Amino acid sequence: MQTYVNPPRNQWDELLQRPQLDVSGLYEQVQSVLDEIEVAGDQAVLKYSRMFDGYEGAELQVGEEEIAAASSKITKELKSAIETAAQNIKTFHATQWQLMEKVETQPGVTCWQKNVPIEKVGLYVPGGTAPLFSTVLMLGVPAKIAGCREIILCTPPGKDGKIHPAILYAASVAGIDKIYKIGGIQAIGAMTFGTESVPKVYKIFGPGNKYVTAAKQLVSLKNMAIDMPAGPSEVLIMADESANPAFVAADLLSQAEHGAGSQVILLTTVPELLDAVMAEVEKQVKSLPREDGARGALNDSRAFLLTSIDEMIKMSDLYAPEHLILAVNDAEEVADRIINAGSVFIGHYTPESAGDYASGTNHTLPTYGHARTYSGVNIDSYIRKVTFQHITPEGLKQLGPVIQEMAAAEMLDAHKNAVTIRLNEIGD
Ligand SMILES: NC(=O)c1ccc[n+]([C@@H]2O[C@H](COP(=O)([O-])OP(=O)(O)OC[C@H]3O[C@@H](n4cnc5c(N)ncnc54)[C@H](O)[C@@H]3O)[C@@H](O)[C@H]2O)c1
Ligand SMILES: N[C@H](CO)Cc1c[nH]c[nH+]1
Ligand SMILES: [Zn+2]
Repeated sequence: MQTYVNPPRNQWDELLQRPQLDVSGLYEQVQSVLDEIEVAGDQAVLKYSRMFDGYEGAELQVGEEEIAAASSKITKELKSAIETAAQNIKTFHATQWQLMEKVETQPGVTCWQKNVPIEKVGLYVPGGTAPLFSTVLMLGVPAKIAGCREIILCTPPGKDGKIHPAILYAASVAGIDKIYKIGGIQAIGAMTFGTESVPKVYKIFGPGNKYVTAAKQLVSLKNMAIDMPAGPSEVLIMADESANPAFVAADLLSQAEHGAGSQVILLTTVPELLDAVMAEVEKQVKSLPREDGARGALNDSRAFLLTSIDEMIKMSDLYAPEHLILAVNDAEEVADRIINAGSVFIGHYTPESAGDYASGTNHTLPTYGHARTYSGVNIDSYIRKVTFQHITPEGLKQLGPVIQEMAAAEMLDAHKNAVTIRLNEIGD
């Protein structure tokens, strides 16, 4: 981890660069796989599953028996943890469902809007380097609350054609029963075009590696809605003299272990803390099974010694982290001042892993600075807000002249006539 002491403001942009995530170099390869899937359906999906995942089988949908058997393949402790996490995610996301009241904007003119679920959604759950069953809950639970009619899930199979039982168990808990053993570009292509086995969906959700990201970008040009750019994980921690260096190091490593491409950032005003955290990172990383991956991310990571909490807030807002941990005094007050972040973790006893798994907030969050403009996955991601209006004859008598005036000024006579013809019929 490179450290910097009070770098001048004009260098911040450069020092806060993320590792290069330009996937455009993959577009040609990815597009040719997508094209083949569009034409040849299942046959092409199976061909590429053989090539990229070593899956030699012919089945694409996970059978009922495999789903039912999953429950006996994981411990009761893990099942109970998955159920608790699902309940917290459900409780939190249910509060995001907003009902809008009807409003009379002027007498006789009533407007309202209704939440209407997206009918068919496809969830991608990564499985290349780790079986991310927590992502099943993060994507599946809100889709259910929103009321999506058809929810399908794709995740890469192992060479033996099996899906990790925790993924299947989490899917059962979330209430998703159509699960496909398809990963990478094949999954995105199958959900976009539909195949003999896989239904076409209207919106695709979920994080993934560079192939998944490139495929999502390409299909979004073909009228497929996607959730957001969710790339390699990242965390920024602000820490002051009240912080525990071992906690801070553990939090940095929790996201570094997602591997090369991820980035972790430490901001502090305390030189001794900076040194202590660096020593702790070195101590803790050695004991991680994913030490290599974590070191890969640490190579692209940075620590900054700054002069004040105000500077830390400014730098954090400039970076716009996916996750922001506030290990500082008055953390709640600092949290109120934050503008750009995907999800904020307040105080010394709120590790980022809580949001990754079980506190209730969503872990599918905008990375790479997209937190400036995107929200993480939430109920709104699964619904559209359809607006309605109803105007009475009296209402049109009042509002009509306004519309006529504006339509005439835009030189759109047919618009004006649609009002005039009614006002003539209503009379005085
Ligand atoms: N931002 C978020 O909210 C969030 C959440 C969870 C995970 N993530 C990120 O998601 C990513 C998961 O990546 P992963 O690799 O573990 O799983 P993955 O499922 O995204 O990718 C595995 C698939 O990639 C395809 N693939 C592999 N090599 C290929 C090649 N040479 N050509 C074509 N296709 C190929 C295979 O089909 C395989 O099924 C990580 O970067 C992680 O940090 C982000
Ligand atoms: N930190 C990842 C992106 O927010 C999500 C995750 C899943 N499992 C563990 N972590
Ligand atoms: Zn994580």
